Amino acid sequence: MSYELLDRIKGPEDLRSLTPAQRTALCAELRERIVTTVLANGGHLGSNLGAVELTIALHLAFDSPRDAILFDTGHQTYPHKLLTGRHAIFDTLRQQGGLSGYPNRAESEHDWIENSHASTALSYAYGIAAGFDLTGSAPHRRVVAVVGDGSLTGGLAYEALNTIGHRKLPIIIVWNDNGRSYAPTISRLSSSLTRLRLNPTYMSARNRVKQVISDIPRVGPRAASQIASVTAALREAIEPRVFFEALGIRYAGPVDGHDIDELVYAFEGAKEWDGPIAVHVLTEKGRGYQPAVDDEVQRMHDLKVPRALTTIEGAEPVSFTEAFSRALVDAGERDRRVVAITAAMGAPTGLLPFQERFGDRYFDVGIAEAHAVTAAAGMAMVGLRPVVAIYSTFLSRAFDQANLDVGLHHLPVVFVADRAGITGDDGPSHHGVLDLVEMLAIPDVTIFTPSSADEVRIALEEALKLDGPSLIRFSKTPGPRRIRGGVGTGLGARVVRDAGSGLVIVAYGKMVTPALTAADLLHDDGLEATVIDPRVVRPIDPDLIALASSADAVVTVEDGYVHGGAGAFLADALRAVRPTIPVATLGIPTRYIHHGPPDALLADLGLDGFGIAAKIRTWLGAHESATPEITSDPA
Ligand SMILES: Cc1ncc(C[n+]2csc(CCOP(=O)(O)OP(=O)(O)O)c2C)c(N)n1
Ligand SMILES: CC(=O)[C@@H](O)[C@H](O)COP(=O)(O)O
Ligand SMILES: [Mg+2]
Repeated sequence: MSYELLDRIKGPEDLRSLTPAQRTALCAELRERIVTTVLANGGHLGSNLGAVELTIALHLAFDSPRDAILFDTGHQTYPHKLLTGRHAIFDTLRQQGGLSGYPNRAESEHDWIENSHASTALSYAYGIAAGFDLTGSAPHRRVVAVVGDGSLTGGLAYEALNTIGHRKLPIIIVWNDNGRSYAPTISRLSSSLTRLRLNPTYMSARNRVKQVISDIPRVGPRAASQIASVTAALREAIEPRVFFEALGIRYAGPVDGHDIDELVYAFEGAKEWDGPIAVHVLTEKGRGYQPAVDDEVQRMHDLKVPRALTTIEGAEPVSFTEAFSRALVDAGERDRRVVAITAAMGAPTGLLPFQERFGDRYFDVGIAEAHAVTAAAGMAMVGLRPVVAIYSTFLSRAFDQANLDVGLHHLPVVFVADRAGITGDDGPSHHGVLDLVEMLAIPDVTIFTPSSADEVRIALEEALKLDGPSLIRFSKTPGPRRIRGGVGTGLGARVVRDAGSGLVIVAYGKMVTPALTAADLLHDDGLEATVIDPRVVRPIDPDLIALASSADAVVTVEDGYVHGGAGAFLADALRAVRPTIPVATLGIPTRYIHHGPPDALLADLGLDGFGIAAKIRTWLGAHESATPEITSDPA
């Protein structure tokens, strides 16, 4: 398809010269460009297709970057990127070295928030608006926060709303309400409008009336727009208005989020309001591409199988999430106390089969990880066995709750951290590199790092036997069904390659596979390495301590921050037995890792088989003087 109009848009200022017909044509070009690129590269489809007209209207009504247009979560900014000069390189979306899938300040002056964690935009808006006010930039610099209905279920958003209204900061909140996070949004605020959103008769009749009025010569268009706004005001849904205005925030809407004229009219009106105002916009997620409208998660990700798995194991890699999903249903069958909790990520964490099978034992609390964890503590206090499925990176949102609501009370909550380690395409705010550091900082959490799909099942079974908290963490990229045909038992470590007590490699989780590759490469050099799958980070298997502490040298490998991680924890335990034991810990250096294919990023960090072997050769070659800790930072 030619992108005749998109090719002409070098920046938002080029939108102003477009006729209404050209704007409609531009929407079609944007949708075509987004669908084509996401189907090729992966990425977020539903949220971006739903934000096409909204983004055009934002850039017509406001003057970015003088005005700050903030996107919450940032997964819906492909139209914004295409309209702010990145159309020519949009094919590089989410590719290593290419465009990020989220705003990125190095890419454009129009981008602000790089963090892909939800519910932050209103707090940024509070800070930026306060800064504009104190530095004299206001009122000619406006602050606009685009927040989805899902993001509005996060606690941080409510904290911000409360203080925005209290301080009366002139922030324009654009509530992009499509009724969905991935699943339908868990929110009374949003559901009250479901009948309007889902009533095509209402919307088409409304549009027909508008068209008839618009056709009246001269006065028609403006009259139509004003009538639309009046009907919008008249038909208002009580709940949102009462909610926002009780907080001191004016409410306007709901507005048709696919009608550019109506949106611009609403934004122009909002600019006149002296204080904070919420413009409630109704959009359709996936608009214009039916598979995205129907798709449960509105994302098109194709998981790339890491090459290392096909060389070592040969078998078809298996999704850890899939293994967990099946094991959880079986656990639910065995024990009625087992309940599952998600923070708006039921599908991607594999909980939907549990929901279908056990209904009311499934809890989706919205994008509210802290609430999810403390609610789990409450459930455990009254005898349930809660399993909280939560991405590693999002678990950080609930560290305090894990520490003092679960850990302090020593409650049997099972944390299942999916997407642990380098996740790749979603970039620095999505890599799951902190969960081991965090959970090791909470006393008495039993930590499982399953290295294969079958070990995930065993880890869940063992975790549910415990009387205290536990973590099971596994990777986004698929893994082997079993490592060398075996699995461990209980909390014990497993020797997966036995070459005596010379060099011992202790590899956690998915890193067992590249560690075996490294051992084979070292064998070719005449150096034999024993490879151990500890299976459990804490408590450490006494047999592992005995074997490793008698080794000539020990190397640990993990897909997480090396400082304060699993390897450091083991090294401390070994040095307590043998203070001079040479131990090298390999892992992710404490820095932000850009986006790219996960196995390519791990290779860049020297954490694929070849890199691990190379680091070990270097270390052994000079380990008399080498520091006991090698980070994997190639820099
Ligand atoms: C703290 C946090 N938890 C979970 C997610 C995963 N996530 C990404 S987008 C999304 C749904 C967002 O819904 P909404 O804000 O309504 O935006 P929409 O996709 O509907 O445009 C979720 C839950 C996240 N990014 N951040
Ligand atoms: C933006 C966000 O937080 C999620 O949509 C994320 O992109 C999910 O990534 P997965 O593809 O790993 O589920
Ligand atoms: Mg939504």
